[in-house]
Amino acid sequence: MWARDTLARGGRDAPGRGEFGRRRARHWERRGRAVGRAMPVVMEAKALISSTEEWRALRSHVEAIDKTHLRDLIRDEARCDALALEYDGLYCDFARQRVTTETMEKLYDLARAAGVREKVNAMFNGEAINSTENRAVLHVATRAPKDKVINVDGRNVVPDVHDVLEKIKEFSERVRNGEWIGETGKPLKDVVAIGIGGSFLGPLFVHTALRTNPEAAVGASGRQLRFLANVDPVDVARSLNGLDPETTLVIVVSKTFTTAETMLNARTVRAWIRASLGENAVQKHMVAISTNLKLVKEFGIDPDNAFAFWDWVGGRYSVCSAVGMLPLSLQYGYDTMEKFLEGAWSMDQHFANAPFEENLPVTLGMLSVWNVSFLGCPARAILPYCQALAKLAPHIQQVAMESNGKGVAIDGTPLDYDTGEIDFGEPGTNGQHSFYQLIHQGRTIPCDFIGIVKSQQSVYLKGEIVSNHDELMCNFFAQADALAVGKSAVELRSENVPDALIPHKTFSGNRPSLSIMLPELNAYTTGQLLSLYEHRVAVQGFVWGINSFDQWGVELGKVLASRVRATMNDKRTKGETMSGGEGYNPSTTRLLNRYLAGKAKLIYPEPKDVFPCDLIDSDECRPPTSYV
Ligand SMILES: O=P(O)(O)OC[C@H]1O[C@H](O)[C@H](O)[C@@H](O)[C@@H]1O
Repeated sequence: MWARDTLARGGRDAPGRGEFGRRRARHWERRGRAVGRAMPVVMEAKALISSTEEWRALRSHVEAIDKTHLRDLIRDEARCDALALEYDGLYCDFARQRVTTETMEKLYDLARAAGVREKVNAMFNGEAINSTENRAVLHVATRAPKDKVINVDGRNVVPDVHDVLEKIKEFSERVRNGEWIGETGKPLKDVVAIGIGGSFLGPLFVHTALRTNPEAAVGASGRQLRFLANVDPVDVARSLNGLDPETTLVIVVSKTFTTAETMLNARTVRAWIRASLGENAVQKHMVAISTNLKLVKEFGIDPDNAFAFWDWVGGRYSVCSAVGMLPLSLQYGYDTMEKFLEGAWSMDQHFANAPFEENLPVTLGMLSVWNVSFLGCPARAILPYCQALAKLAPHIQQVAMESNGKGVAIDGTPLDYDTGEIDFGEPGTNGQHSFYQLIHQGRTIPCDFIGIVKSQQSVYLKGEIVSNHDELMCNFFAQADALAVGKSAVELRSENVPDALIPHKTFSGNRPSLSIMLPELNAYTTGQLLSLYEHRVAVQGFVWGINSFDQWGVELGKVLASRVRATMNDKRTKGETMSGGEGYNPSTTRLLNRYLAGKAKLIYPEPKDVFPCDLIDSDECRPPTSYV
């Protein structure tokens, strides 16, 4: 399908043209031989999107937009009407983007030229669109209803998804109702989920969103869910602090079951369990979530206590698989989490079927393409006016930056435009008292304001003119307009601001944002929001012509860390310091020597294989000193 697109498009980098094309073809031929597979059809050399008429039309259009100001655009009622969308209760107003209706038409044309519709279909149809790993990209299947058919290599995967969901439901209910008990006969009321990256950030986002939801909180009564991600022993200490192994269930979450940080943390916590409850306790106190059930067994976890997922679910897209569903069902109950899946699936359906002009993920994705590639914005701020969405930005940071932080097209062609943006954020109003200065008067950073109509924890004090939540939301409305409209020198003068201060107090305005509003924050709407962001990121990648579903950029650091690990062990065992000529540059050699010398003063003669849980006895977590 993409090969056909390419042929239709032609242009500078048309298939097989020039030395570039020949080099790419040779590369993929070699790679195909190496992995014993045919070259995937999507890897055919093709033109960059920047060589299309539609891209050029947008480039020229920037000049027209540069002559406008949001202060004026926002007053146009017809434009405001046109620049808002709603689906299934989720409302999005993008009238504060630096666009006109003409810009939007051009952006949708670009989406069509990039084959977004075909690429979305290919994703939902289970084609191997993650071409560098030759994998399907089917996180949508993890929330598909039972009667859906989604094939991977000619096999319907939906029954597999529901088998695992059934197992999660059964297991979580047994743990929650005390039928599944620990080694000493006590019910397991606390859960520690060990995992990093995609095996952590998505579940943490959803957990944070539901903690203060009154309905979900009832289901979580008397239970605790904690996450252990960082390999820093301080994180181990913090996550085990105050927990009793007798009443704790540990979930090791790792797609590959090889991630160094997760596996060391898993061994550490296994030592903690074994030290107090004996060798056999692992069977009752540790379960796993992975695609690699062989390694789960080798680790010592009973395969019956393993919850599978599949290589067609990317780590950062895995929160709706067992990765999120197991820990969150244990905490809130399966029925609540089922609503989360329903919300995500609702947005999936909208994404797959709605025309581009009505399609929320497509529209938001195209606006981000516009801001990054045409208006030169380096970042995107995610600003929920809702404390329960505090972990949305860290999750989207991985989803978006690991997906779209790429420098070459899907066929290896270097890009001649920027992709990806730096995603960051903080709930309002905390962000206002921190980094908003830069957003108002420094760099132009498009903002996503996210507001909720009904607070999870409403407070209305006698005598106050608005409720506490109203107060928060007043800022949601005000900030978006302050960014768009700004404040001119003329206005300041009319307010008698001294001349010397006028340049400092002037707000240029014309800073883009969009406003998303949800009726309330519950499991269902959290699912909608998750899916909206996931698909928006995919749309951006589809347009930029990159592979949003691999992450080779994180590999090199891991490889170098392994080498350092071997060197560290070698030098310490031999009691040597590092000299030059060992393959490290002088700076790293000096840094390592300084570290080893400092550590030599601290090291215990015999490393212990039991985690010192006696140290984890207060809120003031002390690092476990017997592990250095
Ligand atoms: O789930 P795991 O296999 O342990 O992987 C955890 C993380 O590892 C790497 O950092 C990848 O870049 C992430 O995408 C992944 O989420």
